[in-house]
Amino acid sequence: MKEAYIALGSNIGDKAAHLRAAIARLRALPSVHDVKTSSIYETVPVGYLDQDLFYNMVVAVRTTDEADVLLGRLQEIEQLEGRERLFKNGPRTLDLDILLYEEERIDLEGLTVPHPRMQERAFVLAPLRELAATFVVPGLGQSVERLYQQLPETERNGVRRLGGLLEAEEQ
Ligand SMILES: Nc1ncnc2c1ncn2[C@@H]1O[C@H](COP(=O)(O)OP(=O)(O)OP(=O)(O)O)[C@@H](O)[C@H]1O
Ligand SMILES: Nc1nc2c(c(=O)[nH]1)N=C(CO)CN2
Repeated sequence: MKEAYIALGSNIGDKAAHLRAAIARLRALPSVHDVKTSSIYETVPVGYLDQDLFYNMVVAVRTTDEADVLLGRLQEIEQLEGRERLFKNGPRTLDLDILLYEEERIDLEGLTVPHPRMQERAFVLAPLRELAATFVVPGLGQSVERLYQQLPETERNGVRRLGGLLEAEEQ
């Protein structure tokens, strides 16, 4: 069994429902166990022009899948949630990214782990630090907490904690 951390994001439709559905599908996979969820955060879109706010969160899982197999399963869940790739960096019902896979560094066609932009993203580090604050990111040699503290204040101010999966529904 290997420990993996997955980032979830949605900025179309019922964002909390898309996230809850993704987690239900993850929990239903025979090769995925012990799914732990962070809070949901409402986050300002980074790198996108005039798009709607995102809901972001991170989950920790233990899996018997190798990272490339796990990625395929995540992409299948994205499709099932109706992800349409209208254009690069377009809005999406659901985006699932592998952030970390044990302490492994992976550089395959179509799969880079640790995720190459995670260290600059408050919408990733804010939820991730709830689950793995002391985890030292391979290749960066710094803990998740340290990376979060080093983010520019403007980055950290772009995310707002909404609460757990259920609470977000009541917002
Ligand atoms: N760690 C990873 N997790 C998920 N996808 C990855 C990863 N590394 C590379 N990819 C590749 O990225 C491709 C583009 O994915 P996508 O369009 O969802 O990018 P994005 O998530 O919107 O952008 P970003 O990668 O900056 O978060 C996928 O087809 C996948 O093969
Ligand atoms: N706030 C926010 N911004 C983003 C996000 C995201 O999930 N949340 N995902 C991106 C590409 O995957 C680019 N920008």
